[in-house]
Amino acid sequence: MTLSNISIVKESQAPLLQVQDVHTTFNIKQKGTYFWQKPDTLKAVNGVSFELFAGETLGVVGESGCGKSTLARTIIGLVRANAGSIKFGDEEIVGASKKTMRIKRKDIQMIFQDPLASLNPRMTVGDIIAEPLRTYYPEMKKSDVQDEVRTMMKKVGLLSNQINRYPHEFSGGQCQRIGIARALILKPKIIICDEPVSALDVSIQAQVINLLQDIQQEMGLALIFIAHDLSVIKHIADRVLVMYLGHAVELGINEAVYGNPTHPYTQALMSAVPLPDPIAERNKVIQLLEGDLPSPINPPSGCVFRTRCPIADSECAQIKPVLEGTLDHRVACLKNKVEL
Ligand SMILES: Nc1ncnc2c1ncn2[C@@H]1O[C@H](COP(=O)(O)OP(=O)(O)OP(=O)(O)O)[C@@H](O)[C@H]1O
Repeated sequence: MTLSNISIVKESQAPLLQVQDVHTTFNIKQKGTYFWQKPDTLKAVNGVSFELFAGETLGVVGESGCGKSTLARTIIGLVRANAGSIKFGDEEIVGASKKTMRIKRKDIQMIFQDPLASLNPRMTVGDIIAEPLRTYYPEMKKSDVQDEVRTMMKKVGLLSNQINRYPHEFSGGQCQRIGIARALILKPKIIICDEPVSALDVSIQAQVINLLQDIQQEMGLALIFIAHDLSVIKHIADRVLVMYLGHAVELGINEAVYGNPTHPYTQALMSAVPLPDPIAERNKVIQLLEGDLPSPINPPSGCVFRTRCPIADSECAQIKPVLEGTLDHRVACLKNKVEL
């Protein structure tokens, strides 16, 4: 999908996935507490909303611990949301029965960060890729399963004669291709890629990203692509969601978020992205974030970024900003707003 036609698509098309005010918390027992003491509540995802359209790539960025993986795991049903709504088409996923979740999981698959760790070392590559097919279609003939697996292996750039090998016999990049083949075998509509290339050598990263993009085009997939590397997101994403301490602070098309970052947190993040022009790169000012990331157990009142924000005032401690703006660009800030 090209960037320029995103708005047109958004106006004419219902979202494939609609995430509305989702909260996911974990109960944490601090060291040294007694068994009768109540656990603390860690707010990993704190009221996040966004939508995902068919065929698009939504990049999710934010510093470590801001809740990117928990958001992904909530969408796929690996952890339960405490509140909010996640609609896949017309179907509500939050609070859905195991049976409904099982059906939906066929359409939403995930690729994980550490390719080798995410593959069962005792299974052959063929069995790893075939496993989802066998689970969802137990009546499928063995030879048909094998054919599907071989086709998928070819599609992701693996040799089909490697079907009986074990994960440890493959490089990191090849293991990620196995993970991609496994995620694709059920022909899902959405793939959530959680830092899929950050454990790989730089030279291999581009190959895996290009593979994902080719497959996305061919199969019309929507991707949610989580990454630390802002240059990767700039390259791959149609739209970008910026998260801070469990909150969505900015959401917009790539051109808007990278070209006109508006939330002070996004501005600080984007100031670290290398510029192609060497003179501009030499002269640019990187905005360093001061202070530590607050604890998600006890987040600041009002705007969660205010304790590190260069433009926050007393109002920011009182009022919690929500995402506001246009379809193409929304920002959750009381001071910096998107021009309407
Ligand atoms: N299973 C869990 N139990 C308790 N706390 C958790 C659990 N999973 C995540 N957390 C906490 O939730 C918060 C968000 O973590 P999460 O892994 O979602 O962030 P992230 O943005 O994906 O970080 P990273 O980029 O380092 O993977 C963190 O404070 C983390 O310690």
